[in-house]
Amino acid sequence: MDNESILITGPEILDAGGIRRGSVLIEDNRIADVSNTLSPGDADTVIDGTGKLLIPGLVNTHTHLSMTLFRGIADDLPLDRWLNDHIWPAEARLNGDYCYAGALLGCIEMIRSGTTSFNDMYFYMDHVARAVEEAGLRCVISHGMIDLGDTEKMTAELRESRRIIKECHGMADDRIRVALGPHSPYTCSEELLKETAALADKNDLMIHIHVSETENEVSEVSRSHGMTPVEYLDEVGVLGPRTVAAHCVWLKDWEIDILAERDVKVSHNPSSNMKLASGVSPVARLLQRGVNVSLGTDGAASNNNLDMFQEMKTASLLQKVNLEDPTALPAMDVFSMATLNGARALGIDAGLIAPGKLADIVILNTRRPHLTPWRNPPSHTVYSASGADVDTVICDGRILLRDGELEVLEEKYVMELAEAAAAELTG
Ligand SMILES: O=c1[nH]cnc2c1ncn2[C@@H]1O[C@H](CO)[C@@H](O)[C@H]1O
Ligand SMILES: [Zn+2]
Repeated sequence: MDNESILITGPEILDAGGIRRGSVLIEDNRIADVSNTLSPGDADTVIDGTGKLLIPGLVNTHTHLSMTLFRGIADDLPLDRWLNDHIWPAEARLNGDYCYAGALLGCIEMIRSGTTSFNDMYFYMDHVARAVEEAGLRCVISHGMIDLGDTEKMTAELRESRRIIKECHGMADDRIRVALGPHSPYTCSEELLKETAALADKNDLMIHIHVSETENEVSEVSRSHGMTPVEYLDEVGVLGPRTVAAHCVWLKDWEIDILAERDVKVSHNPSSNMKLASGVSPVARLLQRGVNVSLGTDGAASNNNLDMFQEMKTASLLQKVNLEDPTALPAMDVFSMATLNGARALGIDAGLIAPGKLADIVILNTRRPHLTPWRNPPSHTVYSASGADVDTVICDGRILLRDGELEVLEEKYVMELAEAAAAELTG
């Protein structure tokens, strides 16, 4: 199905390795060649890349995709009230069809704004997987497990995780992989966290978890366990190189050391942290310490969109103002976080434009007023561009968006489906 070749002629290429010019040849689902000597006769499909910027597909390492349905329902609140009074009651009414509709909508939003891979924790994940399969994107998905200390609930959550692993791990030519998703140290029992760690070890699975998002969480975990969240999660065996820890806002210096030693992959979510006023993650210090920090939008109800271009800019500006240092988190660093670091976090052989890498590619139209004069690709990409500048998207060697037109899914139908689902859910 996907074993055609695609040649993109003459774009500028930007990846974590820097900027250069060259044509890119895709064969099957991988990049076959990057050079200045490729000619259009070499490929089945030719895309004219002149006046365009070609970058690796962006990687969103913390999402709750189906929450697109809750966009705008409970703004301007702190995390505990947002979850307890609004989001959790609304989520109690979810079903597989709603999650499918919200996930389809989220996939279209991500494709249109240049994201090709993401790390999703939510509910009814078999329905989410079906949406992702149809959209042609790549993802890691996990059932978000919450037991609040209830043993029966714990058993049910683990059973659901096992079911999703069995049904969805490796789906869609391995574009979809399944991880374990214990929600957080304050919503999961110690036993659930330990069971999760054992299951992940036994089956070589990733773990996706919220960590040290708010100051409240740190006090709560310290009170219950006599340890900070990172110390506690390390103690129960949840921290390792296959763990993606979202947020990581409130960290003591020694917790940064633990994250570095365990090679935990941190997902930084600046928009969500700013909107819920959770705090500022010490991203510059994490990076200095050698921690792999990537970027995530979090759900659309706490962001309120899935545009990774906005997330890059916000990440950079937030570090600068917080440290009162304009040199903090420069464009190239934040661009690497959104591409190569994201791919590393999810164990995906992409994030660079080089032969052998998976063909997850985004092409931007640079001939726009707000990108003119076109002179500094990393700067323009991070500080001036937005998801709306994305022209063409290729994932796993398949064109999903071409010249602004979706080649997958029926956008109008999906928007109607999502409107109807949201109306039923939230009235
Ligand atoms: O920023 C956040 N912090 C904590 N929980 C969150 C956040 N965003 C979404 N959820 C919640 O996590 C669960 C995913 O399975 C859902 O209940 C979702 O509402
Ligand atoms: Zn989250």
